[in-house]
Amino acid sequence: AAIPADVDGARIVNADKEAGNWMSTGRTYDEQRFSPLKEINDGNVKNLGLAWQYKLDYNRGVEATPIIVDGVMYTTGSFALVYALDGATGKLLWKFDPHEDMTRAGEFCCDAVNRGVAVWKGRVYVGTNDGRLIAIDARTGQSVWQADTIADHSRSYAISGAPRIVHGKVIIGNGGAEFGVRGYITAYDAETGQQAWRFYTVPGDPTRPQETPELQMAVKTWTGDAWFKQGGGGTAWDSMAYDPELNLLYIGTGNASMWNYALRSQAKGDNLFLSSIVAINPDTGKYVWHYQTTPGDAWDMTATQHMILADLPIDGVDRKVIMQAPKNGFFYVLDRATGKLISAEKYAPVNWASKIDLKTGRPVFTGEASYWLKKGKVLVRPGFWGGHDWQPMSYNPQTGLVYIPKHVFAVTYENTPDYQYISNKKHFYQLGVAAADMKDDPADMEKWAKSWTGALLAWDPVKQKKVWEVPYKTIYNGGTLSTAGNLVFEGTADGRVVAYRATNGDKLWESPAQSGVIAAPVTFEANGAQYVTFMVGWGGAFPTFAGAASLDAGVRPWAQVLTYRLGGDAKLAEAHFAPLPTPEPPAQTASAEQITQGKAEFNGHCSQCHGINAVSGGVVPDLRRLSSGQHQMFASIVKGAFQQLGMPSYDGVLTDDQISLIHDYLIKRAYDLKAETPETSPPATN
Ligand SMILES: O=C(O)c1cc(C(=O)O)c2c(n1)C(=O)C(=O)c1cc(C(=O)O)[nH]c1-2
Ligand SMILES: [Ca+2]
Repeated sequence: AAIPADVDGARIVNADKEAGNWMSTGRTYDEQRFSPLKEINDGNVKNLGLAWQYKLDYNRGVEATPIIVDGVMYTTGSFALVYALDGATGKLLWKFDPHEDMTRAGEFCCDAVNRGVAVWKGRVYVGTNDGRLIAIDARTGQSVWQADTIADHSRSYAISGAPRIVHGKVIIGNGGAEFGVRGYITAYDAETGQQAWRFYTVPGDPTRPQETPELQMAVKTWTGDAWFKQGGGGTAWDSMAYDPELNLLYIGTGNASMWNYALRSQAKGDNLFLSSIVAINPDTGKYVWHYQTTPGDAWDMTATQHMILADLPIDGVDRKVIMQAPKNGFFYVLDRATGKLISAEKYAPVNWASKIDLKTGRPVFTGEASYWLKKGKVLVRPGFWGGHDWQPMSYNPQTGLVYIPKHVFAVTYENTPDYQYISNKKHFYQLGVAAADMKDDPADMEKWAKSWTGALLAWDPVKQKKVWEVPYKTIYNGGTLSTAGNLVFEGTADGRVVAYRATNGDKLWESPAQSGVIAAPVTFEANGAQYVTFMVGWGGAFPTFAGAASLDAGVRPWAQVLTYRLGGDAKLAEAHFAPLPTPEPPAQTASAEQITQGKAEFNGHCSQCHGINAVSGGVVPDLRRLSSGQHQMFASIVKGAFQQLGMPSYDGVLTDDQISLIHDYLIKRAYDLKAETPETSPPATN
């Protein structure tokens, strides 16, 4: 029998010759996420119906882009579970559980998410949240090798992104810049798992010679050594693209460790290669060029967002470009051979810069968002989830438009000049800045929630302007898929899967998804018919950290694969949400002052997963709803009793006094919840 997932570089380069497959994350190395398939088109998409539904194991954030080769789908759920499914029927062929180390579940910033696999010559490759890269036999579902990608286990490194494979090398970056790490990206031999090269995105110890000439150059753009103690950041946690003709691999790098520019680098220098697009040779890992989108980033304005390669007619000349809508709110078009800026315009509301100077290629800072120079709360637009986060865009060469899951998003940042960095404290955000303070008052929370909205934005990258836009209620809608059927497909935060006409944004089809959709859909052929697949599952950074705002989406986590075809008539099985009890809290014995202290401790140590002010978006337990038994064993839970269930141990991290203050605050919040009106509570179970 033929070898399953027998994909190599030639097949990916010639992907248009077998458009029924989706063989790498962005379908093609240029990551356009455009499919030439058009059996489903703007004339008949109204007849799209469910072909099959597959329930995933964990009801947490689902972010994978499925890979489909010769009728078999390879996809992932939370905690990097890998599923091989029959593309036509959804029947499970095999499942691979990497058995992640649950005790490390507090060491990834934004839920136990995974953005999917890569395939190569009969194998499937996945990165795990605990930092392993695993090769799996595509026929048996058994692991062949695994590599530990973590350079320093005293730090909280993780993996959330999908690997890419070029010339037989599996390339993967890491997450962790919020905790304090030094970013890098590594290539492994696909056959053996041997490390081929590692590219550090920020310099190492400034008192010693750097590993490479480009880091020798980069280290001059940092000041002092606080940044080095904290790691520097610049994690390449998501996007890559590859140009086979130029033989250049493009990586997007992230924010600094720590965010606070004054504390980390005395508010001096560009701090290379933070928030940059870096072109490297995929065979050697050697630097070729870089373009920094946010010099001296102080806000988590990463350039890890999706990058698309295309040939665009600019001033009458076809240019080879790379396009990105990073968090900072500007849409960039660069020459991808040289890294030279061609154009950049605002695609979302921005207050930190007035424009990007085309002569220098640098932003013109307004100073409005420079919180390290100010007292009190400073509004930053866009805030840390950006004008656009990791959710993939798509580019349709027929309409010439890029389809962006856009955010309208601003938060306050406040300088904390007395902040002390605590060396090597794991699973503990160390930003050096107080971000997004929401009041406990439900009305105040609602105000925040209402000000954070989203849209599907169709953007002309040549004219650098909006062509049409479909508004959404909240941020964190799904990635997009474009097809030659003049369609754009997108799932929404509020639990729908939708098809729009690519030319004008008319909504042509929609169906319920039972949960929020953040992943990007794909399309493929099986048995001669075209299918469209949506990975469904509410989670990721938004509902975990800002539960209060995410409740506005009106969804709860329910993870599944939904696949559609014309005339599909499968019946959508019901979702079964666990009940949300409001048990009687224990008596409140703490003083108002203790509760205030408890709030600060909670938001400092727990809000990253359990939500600011303990309002859960439903992904992990709502701590306002603890049972009396859980209240009784509260301290032991915090010290590790539920480690194997994913609740990290804070033994030795939090003192008994701190734990007790946090408990006081949660008891207060449990009473608040009981007193709240039904409108501000999560959606009822169905
Ligand atoms: O700096 C980092 O290392 C890092 C990692 C990740 C991640 O690995 O998912 C995210 C972010 N940052 C981040 O800033 C962010 O907004 C984000 C959203 C998500 C998500 O999956 O919803 N992950 C991440
Ligand atoms: Ca980040």
